[in-house]
Amino acid sequence: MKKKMYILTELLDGSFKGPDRQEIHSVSYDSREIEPGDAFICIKGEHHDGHLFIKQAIEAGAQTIVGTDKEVLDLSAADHPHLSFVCVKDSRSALAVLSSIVSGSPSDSLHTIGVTGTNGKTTVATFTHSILNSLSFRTGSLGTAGIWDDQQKTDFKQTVPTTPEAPDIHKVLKYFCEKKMQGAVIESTSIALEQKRLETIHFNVAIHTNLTPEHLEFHQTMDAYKKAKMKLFQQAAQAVINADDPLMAEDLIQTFKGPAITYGIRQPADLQASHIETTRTGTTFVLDAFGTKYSINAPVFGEYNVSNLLAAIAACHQVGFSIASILSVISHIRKPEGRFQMVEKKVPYQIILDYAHTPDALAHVLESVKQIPHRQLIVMITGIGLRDPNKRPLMAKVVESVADQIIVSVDQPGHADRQGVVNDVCRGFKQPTSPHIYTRLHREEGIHLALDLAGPGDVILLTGIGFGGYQIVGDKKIPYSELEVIDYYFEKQSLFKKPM
Ligand SMILES: CC(=O)N[C@H]1[C@@H](OP(=O)(O)OP(=O)(O)OC[C@H]2O[C@@H](n3ccc(=O)[nH]c3=O)[C@H](O)[C@@H]2O)O[C@H](CO)[C@@H](O)[C@@H]1O[C@H](C)C(=O)N[C@@H](C)C(=O)N[C@H](CCC(=O)O)C(=O)O
Ligand SMILES: Nc1ncnc2c1ncn2[C@@H]1O[C@H](COP(=O)(O)OP(=O)(O)OP(=O)(O)O)[C@@H](O)[C@H]1O
Repeated sequence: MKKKMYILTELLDGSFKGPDRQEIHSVSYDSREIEPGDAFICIKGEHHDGHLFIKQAIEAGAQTIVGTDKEVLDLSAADHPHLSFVCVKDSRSALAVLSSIVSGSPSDSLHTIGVTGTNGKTTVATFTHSILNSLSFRTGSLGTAGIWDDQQKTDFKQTVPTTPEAPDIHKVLKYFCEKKMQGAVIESTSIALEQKRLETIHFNVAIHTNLTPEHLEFHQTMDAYKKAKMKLFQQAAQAVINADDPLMAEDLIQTFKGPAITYGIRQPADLQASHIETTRTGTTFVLDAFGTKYSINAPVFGEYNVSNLLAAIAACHQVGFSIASILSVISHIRKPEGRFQMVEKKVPYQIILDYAHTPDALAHVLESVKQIPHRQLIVMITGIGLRDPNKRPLMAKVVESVADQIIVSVDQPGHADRQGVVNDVCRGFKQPTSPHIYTRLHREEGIHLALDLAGPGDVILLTGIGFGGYQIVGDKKIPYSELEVIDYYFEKQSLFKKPM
């Protein structure tokens, strides 16, 4: 491989020790991942200070060390005069800059579309990815549903739940460029925006879905959460804004400088849906796009998914496609796994999986599930060990008057006490001792109970973060598959029924 020298003083602002030119093969924020010729960026994290691992990084072959602690950097520099040390104001910013440069600034050669919002990012990203590829605009995507090229999910390792760290983002974008892709859809979480993972990307389009309380364990206040999301629009040329969102739409409309398209169901908007009706195969509605009306029949369920579809249509229009051509491909749009996913089983009741793990998402999915004719509605909700505990009782509040049978369980416990999480959720019920409320400490047990309770004509809705392929228990990622848990239930049943 051709070696590439970088003039560090041209790339970073800061004080320098050692050679100002350095070869950089790759960039990493983790000393355990360093290979010879890499740059190591010291991040002060929740548990460790990356500066403590400089020695380990140098032993592994790091040639460039970037951090914010001048004293520590100067001490190491004195011992390693042939290595480069840079003291910067902000390590995460330096991580983004170097990661992009070392990968050849791939985002400059791609049409980039960022999606932010509390709920709907994965769905909007998947719809946008699907429409653009159907229109032969070869596009990849990065987000909770994994890293996709234009055809399929790739093998890229995902070390962060949704928006990868800067070095990984740029490696993926470089790969997209090598595969001659034209676009990339990037789910842009508030945490990633706050941690500057996306800092160097000039987005062609930024999409807003909505803002409701979430991740307050990280941002602390709604204002800080909103500010983090607004950052995406400060680095974008065009915007797609959800006019129905009371918390962020007005600010975006007022402050966004470039061309913007609004979409909505309740408020007047450039793309507006009305006459929404659920059918057996999806939803029909009337789309008014810039004054022209279209009759739409889309294979998606739930009013909020109509909203998500409008966001994707608006973004694809901003990429350059006409509304008519976009509408010509939506009849076979791809939907993300675990979002209003109907499980195919030969049983006289219906099983739906949904990722709803915020009170707002749960309210929306319940509203849509209620439209399906049913006898009993059996709903499993969960408290998430790793997330804001204040959200837990709100999940109970949302479901109590809607479902006939409610099961409360635990998702992604991390280090949280399972019983404590369940108790937190149950505090939200008006009648926690109701015989229709059950608690199970493990998600698998909750699912099996829901299936035990189901009879002909019932609908089971299993909500929570059961679809990422793992559960975080303590510090460990334990492989987990929702479909396997369901399959196991039916396998057990068929064994039980077999004649001896
Ligand atoms: C809570 C949080 O912000 N975690 C992030 C944080 O980890 P941390 O603060 O625990 O790091 P730390 O263990 O204190 O270590 C500090 C630094 O020392 C380094 N280190 C550590 C040990 C060692 O031996 N050598 C070494 O170099 C670490 O790599 C790190 O750079 O810094 C790491 C490095 O930047 C991140 O990868 C990590 O994201 C983890 C993977 C994560 O799960 N983040 C979640 C909260 C997240 O980002 N979620 C959002 C939103 C998801 C959603 O909306 O659903 C997302 O975009 O996925
Ligand atoms: N536009 C929307 N408004 C409200 N709720 C929604 C919307 N879109 C999806 N949801 C609900 O939120 C759940 C998660 O959807 P999706 O995965 O698309 O959101 P997300 O923002 O990517 O979430 P995460 O970042 O946690 O992956 C869905 O299963 C559904 O219950």
